[in-house]
Amino acid sequence: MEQTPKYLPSIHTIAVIGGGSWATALIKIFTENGNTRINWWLRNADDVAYIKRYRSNPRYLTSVKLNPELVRPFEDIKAAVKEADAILLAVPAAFITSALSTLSAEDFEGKYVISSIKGMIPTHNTLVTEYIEEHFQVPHKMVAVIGGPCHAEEVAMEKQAYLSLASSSSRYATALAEMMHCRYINTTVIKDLYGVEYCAVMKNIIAIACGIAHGLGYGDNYQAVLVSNSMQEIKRLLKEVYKVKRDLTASAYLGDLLVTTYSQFSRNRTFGNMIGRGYTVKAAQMEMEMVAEGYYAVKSIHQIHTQYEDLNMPITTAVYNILYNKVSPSEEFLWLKEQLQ
Ligand SMILES: NC(=O)C1=CN([C@@H]2O[C@H](COP(=O)(O)OP(=O)(O)OC[C@H]3O[C@@H](n4cnc5c(N)ncnc54)[C@H](OP(=O)(O)O)[C@@H]3O)[C@@H](O)[C@H]2O)C=CC1
Ligand SMILES: O=C(CO)COP(=O)(O)O
Repeated sequence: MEQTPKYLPSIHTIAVIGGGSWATALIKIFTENGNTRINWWLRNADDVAYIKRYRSNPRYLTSVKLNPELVRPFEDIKAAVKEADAILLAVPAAFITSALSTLSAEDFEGKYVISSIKGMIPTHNTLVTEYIEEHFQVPHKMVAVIGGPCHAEEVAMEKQAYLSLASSSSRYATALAEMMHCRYINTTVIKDLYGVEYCAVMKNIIAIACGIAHGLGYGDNYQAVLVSNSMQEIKRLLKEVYKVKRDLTASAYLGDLLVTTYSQFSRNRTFGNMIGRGYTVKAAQMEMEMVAEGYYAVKSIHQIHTQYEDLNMPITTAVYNILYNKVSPSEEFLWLKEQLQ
């Protein structure tokens, strides 16, 4: 077993980018230790004013009370980032480029980056961390990902959860793991940064497929086969795009897949369920009020898939055809039924 590194990076202040449910839950976790300061950037000035006054997010996880000594809301993203040691990204992947558009490599210089985003940059078909490393010249060793099965809603209720901190630097991942460990959060450290990220992207697509199946009236027997086949699909993709030795049964991979495909809190599953029940994509998105990352991710993964002739991804293909080619879910699932084993 790898030993805990002796000297860990000091991170005292984190700039959190994004004002949704996961940002709110992560701020709650990071401030449980009583000494991590948060500079919280939200795009909406009214939300900033509300949080300053009432110490809670007006629209997401409204029951979470934020520590006024530690959490400072910001309207100006540059100011939020300036004094921070680390930048935590918590905006859905499709919007991260616009959220960071006023920042440059200079703003990221010397700062650690933590991505909590489980999606891909649609304009580039790349992982969020790859984009950050390239676009803002952040060294690979200063980048980490928060992975693992964990719904924001359960964090708000302080239900026991497990998070995996992935970074090629064990010192950095260990520092984050120690900062986030609290009464209801256990943490582990893992090296497979890109693998954890790809798996998190894929599990959202699979959760949409499970939701569609449920909406169409398929039962638990079918979902069990869909989920076990999806693990094979993820394995085949990872072998092509980022082949390293990994244990896909670990919580960062299989755990995250299971929670998203089975939980009542999953946005991706809920979105898929509406599609299976006959909603259009637009109607389902409007009713959701939160973002289902898998909708954007399936387009990127489909485009990556087309680059590998022998790569078999029937579940991704089915979800893509339903969401982007307007193929009827019931027809596509008749085809998918024959592809599963
Ligand atoms: N929720 C969860 O349990 C978990 C979520 N994640 C991941 O965290 C990421 C964030 O998701 P989550 O917090 O759930 O999303 P939500 O749907 O709860 O919130 C989305 C947030 O993004 C903001 N936003 C939308 N567009 C922009 C933009 N152009 N610029 C800046 N901000 C914008 C929204 O602002 P506004 O409110 O003003 O519209 C809102 O604050 C996703 O990648 C998700 O997969 C990972 C693990 C768990
Ligand atoms: O990643 C998550 C839980 O680990 C959240 O998934 P959803 O976005 O589908 O709710």
